[in-house]
Amino acid sequence: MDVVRLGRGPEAPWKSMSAEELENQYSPSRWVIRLGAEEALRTYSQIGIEATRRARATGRSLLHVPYGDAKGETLDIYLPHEAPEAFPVFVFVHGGYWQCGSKDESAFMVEPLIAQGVAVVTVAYDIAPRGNLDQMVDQVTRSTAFVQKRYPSNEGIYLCGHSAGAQLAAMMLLADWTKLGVTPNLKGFFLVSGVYDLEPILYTSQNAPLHLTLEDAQRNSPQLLMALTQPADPTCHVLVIVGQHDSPEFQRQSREFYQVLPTLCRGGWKASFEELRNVDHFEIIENLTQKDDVLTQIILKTIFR
Ligand SMILES: N[C@@H](CC(=O)c1ccccc1NC=O)C(=O)O
Repeated sequence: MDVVRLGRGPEAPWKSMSAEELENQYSPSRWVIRLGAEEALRTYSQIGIEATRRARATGRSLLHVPYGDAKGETLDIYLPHEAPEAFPVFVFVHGGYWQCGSKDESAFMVEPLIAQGVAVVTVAYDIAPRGNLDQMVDQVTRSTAFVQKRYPSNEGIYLCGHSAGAQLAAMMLLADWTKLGVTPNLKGFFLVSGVYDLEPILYTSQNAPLHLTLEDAQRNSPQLLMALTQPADPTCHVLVIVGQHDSPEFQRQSREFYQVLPTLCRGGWKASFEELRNVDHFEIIENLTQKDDVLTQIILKTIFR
């Protein structure tokens, strides 16, 4: 009889890969077709910096707002042009393998979302080597609670994470809000090109600054934790999204995470899976600067359904 392990597919294909192949699969920039790896990373960062500059120049923004006492615990808030009393809030958790990236180059989606009356928050958290995974999860938890306390009459908080940021956002599906004294009005999750089972990362160069042990990886893998919990809000929508040109391992991670969501979605949560055509790991977020982009439209339709 086959033994199927809880939370993971019956076979973990990465276990039979060579070290070189595993490194390749978990290096998103190597799968970019339109550009070389280094240029892809440079372009992503440039587009993020430029979008952030525009967002800060044109919009009503509150920058570097502390959500905690530590120096790195700040977030940026971009408010809609015509601010009514209440609005939906889109919270973005940037990626960068928990060791690079920042909120200061991640305001990609601000222009198209604030134009439609959605506030955007970009969260800073202490990346490695300053922070570890448990601290980052705690920081994202506290920043989400902060947003709820700051905007108690919000029309829904929508959490979006990219890549490593999608793992941090997905961990919010499992957060215990009671100790924070507030339950955020979470209405949707956009989990974009994420990693949900962290074990393979242990065997790549990405782990050098992270120092993850197997236990750290398991404790922070939403893929393994999902089967154990109950949802808090039955109206929440979880969208798992991956690019056609993400690596096969990234595609598998997204597909398998989507497949374990029904255990969590028993309470009536709606889960969906989208593989977006013609985009790689970086374009999928870069394109959020455009109002007619497929993912921008999916986000707006989910918020205003
Ligand atoms: N060194 C990585 C960089 C990377 O993965 C990355 C860069 C920016 C935003 C997200 C990323 N991926 C996961 O968090 C790479 O090879 O692509």
